[in-house]
Amino acid sequence: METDLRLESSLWVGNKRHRAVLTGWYFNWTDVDKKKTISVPVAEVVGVEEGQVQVLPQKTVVEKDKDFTVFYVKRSSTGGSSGLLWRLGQTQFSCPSRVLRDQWIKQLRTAVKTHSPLRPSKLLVFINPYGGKKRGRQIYSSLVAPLFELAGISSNVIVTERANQARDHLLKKDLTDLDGVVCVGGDGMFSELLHGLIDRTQQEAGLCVNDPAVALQPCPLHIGIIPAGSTDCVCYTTVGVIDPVTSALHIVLGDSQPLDVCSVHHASVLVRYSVSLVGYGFYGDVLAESEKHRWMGPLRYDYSGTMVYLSNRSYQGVVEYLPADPLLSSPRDKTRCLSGCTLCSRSTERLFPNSSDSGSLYSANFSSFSNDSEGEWVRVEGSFRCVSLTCMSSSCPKSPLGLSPSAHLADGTGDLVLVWDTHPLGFLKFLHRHTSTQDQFDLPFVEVHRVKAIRFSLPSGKEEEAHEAVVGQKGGPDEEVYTDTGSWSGSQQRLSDRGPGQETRSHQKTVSPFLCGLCCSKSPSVSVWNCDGEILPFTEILCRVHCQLVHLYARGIEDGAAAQNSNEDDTRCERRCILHK
Ligand SMILES: Nc1ncnc2c1ncn2[C@@H]1O[C@H](COP(=O)(O)OP(=O)(O)OP(=O)(O)O)[C@@H](O)[C@H]1O
Ligand SMILES: CCCCCCCCCCCCC/C=C/[C@@H](O)[C@H](CO)NC(=O)CCCCC
Ligand SMILES: [Ca+2]
Repeated sequence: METDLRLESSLWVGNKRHRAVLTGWYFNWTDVDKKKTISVPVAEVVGVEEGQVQVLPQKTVVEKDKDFTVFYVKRSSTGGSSGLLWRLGQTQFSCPSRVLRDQWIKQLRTAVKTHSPLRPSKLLVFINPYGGKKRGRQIYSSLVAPLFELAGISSNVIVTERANQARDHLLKKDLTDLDGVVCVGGDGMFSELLHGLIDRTQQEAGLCVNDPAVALQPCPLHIGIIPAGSTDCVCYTTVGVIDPVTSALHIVLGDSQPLDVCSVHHASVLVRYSVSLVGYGFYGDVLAESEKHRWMGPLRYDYSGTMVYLSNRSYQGVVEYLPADPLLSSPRDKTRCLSGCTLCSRSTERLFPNSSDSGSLYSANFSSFSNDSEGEWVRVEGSFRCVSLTCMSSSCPKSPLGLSPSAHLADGTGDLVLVWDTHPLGFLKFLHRHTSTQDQFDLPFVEVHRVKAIRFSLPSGKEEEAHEAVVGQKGGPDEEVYTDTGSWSGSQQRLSDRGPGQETRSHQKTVSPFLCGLCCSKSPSVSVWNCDGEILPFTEILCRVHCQLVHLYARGIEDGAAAQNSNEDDTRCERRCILHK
C-alpha cells in the first residue's frame, strides 16, 4: 500500500521549483535552490483542492488547470502555546501538466483517506447561543463552518433554544449515519452531549445505569468541542488551548482521545456523569454562589471564588475510597499524561485486547467493577475545606496544570484530593499553587489518592442539614433523576467488612472562623457537590470511574518539542504511529 501511494515530481510554488514527494505517511516539498524542506504528515492534510483556492475569511477559487492547493495543519507558537495552537496552512502548487496535477490530487486524497480512518463525514452540531460570552453562533459560522466545508464534512446545525435540548435530542432522535456530535459552548454543553450519548448507548445495550457495578458500554459516536464557554475545562485539558480553529482542525482530522467518565450515584440511583470535577466544599460553594451571578458571565467565578474564600468554611464528612493499583501510577509521580500516553494505551489494550483497529473498539468485553481485583476500601473522617475527585488533570486557563497535574485522561482512575481544614492563609496557598507550577499536594493539610471509586457520607446527625442544604438549590431533589431501579452490589457491601489497611482519621477544626460573616450570617455545616458545573441534589454519593467510556475528537497534549515542529523538518509523529499500528 505504501509503495502504491508514492508519487514524486517537480512542482512549482510561485516561481520556485520544488521536488515534491508523497510517501505513505508524509508529503514533502524541497526548494531545490535553498534545500529547505517542508514536511506535512498526510494525516494532517485538511483538504486538497483544484486551482488556486483561499478559504478564510471567504472562499475564493481561481481556476487554473495545472494548479492545486493543499491545506494542512500549521502549528503556531503564538502566546506561549508551545505549538498547541493550530492554524490552517496552505500552499498553492503548479504542475507541468494537467495530467500530473490530477494525479497529485488523486494520490493525496487517497493517502489522506488511508491514513486517517476516523475522519468524520457527517456531524451533528449543537450551538449554545448563550454560553460564555454569547459568541457561539458567530464562532461557528466564521471560524468552524468553512473548515468543515473544506474537509467535505456535512453538518446538521441546531442552535439550542433551551437547556437540555441537545441531551434530549441525542436520547430520542435518529442518529444513524452520524460519525460524531459537536457542541459549540462550554463544559455545560459538553456535559449535555456526554449524558445524551452515554444514556442512549446504555439504553440500546439494555444496561442498567443505576448499578455502579455495571460495566457501561462505550459510546460509538465521537464528541467534538468547539470552546465557547466560561471555563472550557474539558477542551483545555484534552487539547491544551482554548481556540475554536484548533478544535475544529482536530475534529476534521478525526483525532481520537478516549476519556474516563465517573458515574455519580445516590441511594441506588444514577445522578449524573462527570469528567472534570466532582467537588464538595470550596468548589461546590463557588458554584452555588456563582449561579446567583450568571449575569456577570465568566467573571462570576472570580467574584464567587473570592466571596467563598472569605467565608472561610470547612465541612465534616466521611470519605471512603477504593485505591487504584499503586504499582501502575501515582498522582505524585510528576509525570504528565501526554498525547500517546503509554499508561492510557495500556488501559486501552487491557479493555480491548483483540482490537487491532478502532472499528472493533466498541464490541469488546469488559471486566466488571465487582470482578475487578478490587482491593480494600479506605475510610477517613474529619473536617474538610474541600473534597475533589477528578478523572483527568482538569486544567483550564486559570489553572494551566490543573486540579491534579499528573492525572490521566484514559487510565480508568480518578484522583481524589482531600484538603483538610486549615488556617485561611494555608488554604490560600493551596489555591494559589493551582495557578503556578508549585506542587499543590506538598502541603501538610493536603492528600491525594489515585482511586477507582469513592463514597461520601455525613457523620451521623448531619443528614437532616444535608436535606436543607440542597432544597432550594438549582437541581434540588425534586428535579429529574433517573427512575429505573438498580441494585447496589459488591463494592458497597464490602464496605462493612473492613479489613487491615483501612484507617479512620479525624482532624480537629484548627481555626476560628474570623472571616466568617462577611457574606453569610451563619456558616452552614453542609456544602453541596459541584459536578462538572452542576449542583448535585444530594450530599451522600458514590462515584465510580469508568475507563474510556467516551471518545473526543482530540489527541491530548503534544509534548513541547514535537508540538513546536512547524512542518519544517522531518520529525515523525509517534502518536500517529501508535494510533495506526
Ligand atoms: N438555548 C439555551 N438556553 C438556556 N440555556 C442553555 C441553552 N442551551 C444550552 N443551555 C445550557 O447552558 C448551560 C451553560 O452553557 P455552556 O456550558 O455552554 O456555557 P458556560 O456555562 O458559560 O461555560 P462553562 O460550562 O465552560 O463554565 C449548559 O449547562 C446548557 O445546558
Ligand atoms: C489566589 C488565586 C486562586 C485561584 C484559584 C484557581 C483554582 C482553579 C481551579 C480550577 C478547577 C476547574 C475545575 C473544573 C470545573 C468545571 O467542571 C466546572 C464547569 O465548567 N467549572 C466550575 O465549576 C467553575 C469552578 C471555578 C473554581 C474557581
Ligand atoms: Ca483518569
